[in-house]
Amino acid sequence: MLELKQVSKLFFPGTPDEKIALMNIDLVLQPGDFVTVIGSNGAGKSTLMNVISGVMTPDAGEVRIDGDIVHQLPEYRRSRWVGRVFQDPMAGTAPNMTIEENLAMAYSRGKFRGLGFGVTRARRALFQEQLTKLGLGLENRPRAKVGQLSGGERQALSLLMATFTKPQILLLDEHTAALDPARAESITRLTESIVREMKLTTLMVTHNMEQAIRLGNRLIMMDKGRIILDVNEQKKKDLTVEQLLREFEQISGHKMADDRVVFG
Ligand SMILES: Nc1ncnc2c1ncn2[C@@H]1O[C@H](COP(=O)(O)OP(=O)(O)OP(=O)(O)O)[C@@H](O)[C@H]1O
Repeated sequence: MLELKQVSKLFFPGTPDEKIALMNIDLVLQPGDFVTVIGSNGAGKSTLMNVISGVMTPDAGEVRIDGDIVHQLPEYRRSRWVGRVFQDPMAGTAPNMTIEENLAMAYSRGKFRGLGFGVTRARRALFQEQLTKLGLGLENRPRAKVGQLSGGERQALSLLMATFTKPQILLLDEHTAALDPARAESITRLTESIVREMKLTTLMVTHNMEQAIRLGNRLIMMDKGRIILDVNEQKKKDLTVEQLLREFEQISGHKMADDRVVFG
C-alpha cells in the first residue's frame, strides 16, 4: 500500500523562478491498484514518481509504503520496495553488462550484498525461465551485452528487472513513449500481464489518453502540482478520450497543454 499525505515539492522557492511541482498531494493506492496518471506538461507527474522512488525528498508531507515512512530514505534504500521503468530504454540497465548480469543485479537489489552478486547455476535457470516469459528469445542470448538490444527488448528487460523481486510499488514513467507503436503495444501487453499476474500496485504515467483509460483500475489527472481528477474503475469503463479532455478543461480552466499527447 502506498500513501502520500499532503506532499509538496517546490523548486527555487521564494524566488521569481519558483515552480510548484507538487502541492498538498493526498494519494492512497490500495494493494493491487493499477493507476494511470495523465496531465499537462510540468503538471508534476515525474516529480510525483521522484518523491516516491527517492530521487527527490519532498519539502513537506509524508510518503509511506506498507505503513513505513520512507520519504527521508535515499533511493537505494527504497529500491527493495520500489521498481521503476523509465521512458529512456537506456536508463535502468547497465549497457556494458550482459543480460544475465543485469538480472543478477536486479535480483540482489536491496538485499545484503554479502549474499553475492554473481550468476550462479540456480539463478541462471531462474533467469532463463523469466526471460522465456518475455517471448522475445532473450533466453537464448543470456550473455549478450544489454547495449546491443533493441529499445523494445531493453524495455522488456527493464520491466522484468523492475518487477523481479515483486516490488511493493511499480512506477512506470512513460515507459512505452520512446518506442514505435508496435513495440509500444507489445510492452503494454507485457506490462498488463506482469502487473495482473503478480498483483502489483502500480502507478503509470502516460501521454496516451486511450491507454490511460484502457489500462488499470483508476485514473488520476494532474495539473500545476495538484491532482484535479480521480476516476474510479466504474467511471473509467465508460469514459472516452473526448470526455476526459473536456473534464480536464472544465476543472483546470484551460486546454491540456501536452506536447507529447497521444489520443489513442
Ligand atoms: N530538477 C528540477 N529543477 C527545477 N525545476 C524542476 C525540476 N524538476 C521539475 N521541475 C519543475 O517542476 C514542475 C513539474 O515538473 P515535472 O517534470 O514533474 O512535470 P511533468 O508532469 O512530469 O511534465 P512533463 O509531462 O512535461 O514531463 C515543472 O514546472 C518543472 O519545470
